[in-house]
Amino acid sequence: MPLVNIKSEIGKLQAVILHRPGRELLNITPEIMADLLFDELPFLDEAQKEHDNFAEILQKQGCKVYYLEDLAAESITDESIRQEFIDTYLQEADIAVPREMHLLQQYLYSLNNYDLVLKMMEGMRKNELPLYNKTTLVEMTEKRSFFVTEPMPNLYFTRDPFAFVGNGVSLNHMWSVTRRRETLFGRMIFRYHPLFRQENLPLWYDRHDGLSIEGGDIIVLSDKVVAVGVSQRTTAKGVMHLAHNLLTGGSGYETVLALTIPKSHAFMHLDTVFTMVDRDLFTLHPQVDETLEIYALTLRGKEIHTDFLGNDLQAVLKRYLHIPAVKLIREGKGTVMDAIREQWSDGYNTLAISPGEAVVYDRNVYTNEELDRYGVKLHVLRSGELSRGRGGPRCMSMPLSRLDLN
Ligand SMILES: NC(=[NH2+])NCCC[C@H](N)C(=O)O
Repeated sequence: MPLVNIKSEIGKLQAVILHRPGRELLNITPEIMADLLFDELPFLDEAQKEHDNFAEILQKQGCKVYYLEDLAAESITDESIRQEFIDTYLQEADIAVPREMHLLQQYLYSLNNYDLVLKMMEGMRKNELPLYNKTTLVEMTEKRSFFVTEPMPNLYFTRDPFAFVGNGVSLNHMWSVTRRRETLFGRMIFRYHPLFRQENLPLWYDRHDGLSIEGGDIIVLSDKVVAVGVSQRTTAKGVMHLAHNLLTGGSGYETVLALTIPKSHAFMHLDTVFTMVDRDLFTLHPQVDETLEIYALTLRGKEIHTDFLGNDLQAVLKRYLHIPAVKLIREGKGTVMDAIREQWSDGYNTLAISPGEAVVYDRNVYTNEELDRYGVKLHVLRSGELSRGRGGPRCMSMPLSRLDLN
C-alpha cells in the first residue's frame, strides 16, 4: 500500500501524524491569547499526559504514530536543507529589529536538528537570546512584548495545516497569521523527508496559493467524494482552487461537495459540527441548519461546474455515497443547550479509527451517550487540558493512511 492513502474518513487507521504539545503552550500569555486562537491557558504537563494517552489509544489499535516534530527534524538531511529551513522560518517570523533577527539566526544555527525544530515551534523570548539588549526605539518602548518571535501553540491540531486526500496532500494556506507559519513544517517534510521524498506527492493545494483553506474543513467521504466546509477558515475561492486541482489532477476524485456553515469561532471548521463515524452514521450539530447550503462541484469538459443541491444533507449523503439510509446524531438526550455546550468542547469532533469505532473526549457526556446508543465503540480520552485549545480528537490527528473500505 502507498505511504499516503486516505480514501475515507472511517477505514481502519494505519498511520497518523500527531504533535505532542510542547513548550509553545508556555508561551501563551493572556494578552496575546486571542490572537493565538486560545481562550484559556492550558496546563502543559497535564496536556502532555492526555496527549500521550491519545497516542497510546491509537497505537494499541495498531496505528503507527508519527510525530510532526520528529518528521521535521529528520527532513534536515544536509546543510543546505537546514539553511533553507532556518531562512524561510526567519523570513516568516515577523521580526521587527534586524539585530534581533541576526541574533536569533546565530542561535538557531547552534542547535541540533531536533532542538531547532522544537525552538521554531516554541517561539523565542527576548530574555533567552544570548547578547540581547535593548538598543532601538521599538525595543525600548515595547515593554510588554516578550517575544522576538511568537510561539505556534496550535500545532497539536495537526489536522489543519495540511490534509491528505487520496494519494496526495493539500498543503494549506491558513486563515490566521498565527497559524500560517505552521505549514512550513509540512513543506519541509513533503520535500525532504526520506519517507516522502521518493513519493512525489501530488500537491492539491500549496501554502502560498490564493485564499485560505484548512484541513478541519476537508472531509474525505469516499474514494470519489470530498466534502469541504465554507467556513470562517475556508473561503469559497479556496474550495474552488482545491476542487480544480483534485478533479483535474488525476486524484480519482469526481465530486467536491461544498457545505456552508456559520462563520464563527465556535464553528471554525466543518469538523467541529459534522464528522463521519460509520458507513451510514454521522454527527451533525443542530445549529448548522441555520446556514447550511450544499453545492456539488464537478468537472464538465475542462471547466468546474457548480450545482446547488439544497440543504438536505441526509439526502445528499445517500445519493453521493450510494447508501439506502443515513443516520445523523444531532443532540443527546439533553436539550439543544447541552448540544451547544458540548460542541464548544468538541463533542462532535470524533476521530473514527475504523468503521463504527471512534476516539472522543470524556467531557462530552450527552453526545457520547448518544454515540453509544447508536452502537459506536468509543475510546474515551481525558480532556481537561487538551480541549482548552478548542479542538478534539479529529483536530488533533492527521491520518496518513487508512485501509480502503471494501
Ligand atoms: N480541525 C479543527 N477543528 N481544529 C481546531 C483548531 C483549534 C485552534 N485553536 C484554531 O483556532 O485554529
